[in-house]
Amino acid sequence: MTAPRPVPSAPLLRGSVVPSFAYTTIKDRLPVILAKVIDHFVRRQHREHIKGSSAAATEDAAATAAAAAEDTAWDDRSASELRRIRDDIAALKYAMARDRPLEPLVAAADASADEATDVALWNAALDELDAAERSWFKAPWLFIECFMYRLLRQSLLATTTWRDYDLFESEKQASLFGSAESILRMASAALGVRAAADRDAAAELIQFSLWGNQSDLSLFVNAKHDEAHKHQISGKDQLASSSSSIIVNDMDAVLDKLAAIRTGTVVIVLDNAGFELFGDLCLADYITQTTECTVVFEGKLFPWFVSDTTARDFDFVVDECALLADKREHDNLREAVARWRAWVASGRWVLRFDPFWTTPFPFWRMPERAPALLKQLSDAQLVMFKGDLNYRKMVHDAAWPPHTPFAEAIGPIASSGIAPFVMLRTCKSDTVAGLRPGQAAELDAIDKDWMVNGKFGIIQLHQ
Ligand SMILES: O=P(O)(O)OC[C@H]1O[C@](O)(CO)[C@@H](O)[C@@H]1O
Repeated sequence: MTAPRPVPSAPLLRGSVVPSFAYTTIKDRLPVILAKVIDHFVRRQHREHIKGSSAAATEDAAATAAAAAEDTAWDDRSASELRRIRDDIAALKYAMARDRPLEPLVAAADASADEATDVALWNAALDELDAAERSWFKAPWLFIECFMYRLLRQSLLATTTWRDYDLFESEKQASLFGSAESILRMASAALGVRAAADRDAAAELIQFSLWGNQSDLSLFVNAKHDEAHKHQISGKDQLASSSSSIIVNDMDAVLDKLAAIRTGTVVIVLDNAGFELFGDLCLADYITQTTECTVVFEGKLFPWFVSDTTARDFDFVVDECALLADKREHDNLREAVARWRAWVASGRWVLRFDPFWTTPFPFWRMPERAPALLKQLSDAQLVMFKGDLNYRKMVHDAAWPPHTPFAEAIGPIASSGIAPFVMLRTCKSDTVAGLRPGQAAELDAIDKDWMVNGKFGIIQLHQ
């Protein structure tokens, strides 16, 4: 007999609760993300069309240059497959807006064994929902938002030419380019050769890594990428003023923990690529120089929540930092990138992409769904979970009274044997635990959107 699924005592967040951030997300934000993907493809078609017409090409040189830079070959097959993907996404957007039933995934006829297993996993997760809640607004928000990204992947997997295409890559890259000034500023403030541990430096790096989580392309769906640097926290002078916005601050305990670690593994469960990843690399740089630890980075197997870090994104950020360092003659950054590349080559830095991170399951299900991963996280000295989605998954995406003890909100994870872990998250969804009694009301009076606007941060340790 299988053990009953662990279920939180607080209600799960859902789009059927109005008003709620889940409702706003499914009604407004996710459709914008889908519309932008459709638009991305329409522009691609336009560029290919222009390329075929020399007269038009002279009128639209920018489009022609962009077409020349495309990495997906364009022929009859890729063109017709692209039309099919566009149709799939338009149908998805339509079904979401009308709260249509969630349909099971269908494995492609030539699906590999891994793909077929993954399709079965998602369909089993779908089957766990009650029939009455199996639609876009009625299902748990966590499930449907993950499901949307998996459906996008399914549409690509059903093709031959677009299987490995990243629908969000150009946005992620544009956002990184727009963060160049912040990267240089943080590199000056936070990077360098370290002979010994330095508590103040560690505290600054943890804060940079935390606030980097504000750079999230799934929340700020209309962000102007070339202005990204204007909103980023990248200088020490900004840290003092932002510290009052850290609403759970276990910094001292995290620094104690870090100072006690000498060997073993530190795991960083990554979130967004681009500027956030750069801050995480700076923090990992400190840990690697001041301990003998291996740092394991856990990224995403496929494009996820727009800007989450895939293997290609990781390489792109490192490579772009190298180019930027050369272009702007920034020695700190150039030397840091050399260290990072050497650590990746020597195995001191390890990149992993566990499939569990791209499932819809809250971490409460990790003991049963990903025991090998949990074992790795248990063997570590410290685990750092970045970002809002990891927080949502940790607390089962439930509407906890905010003063619920964090150890209660993480359910079975508390007794799972997992290593001490810290959540570094800016608040972008209406779930939180571990506040002081009365603190939520105080925050309501300061900023009614404190739970969701990304202006408030959390450094929350469990040990
Ligand atoms: O990149 P993060 O910090 O995990 O955030 C994920 C995003 O997904 C959501 O949780 C849901 O869209 C947002 O609220 C948040 O912006």
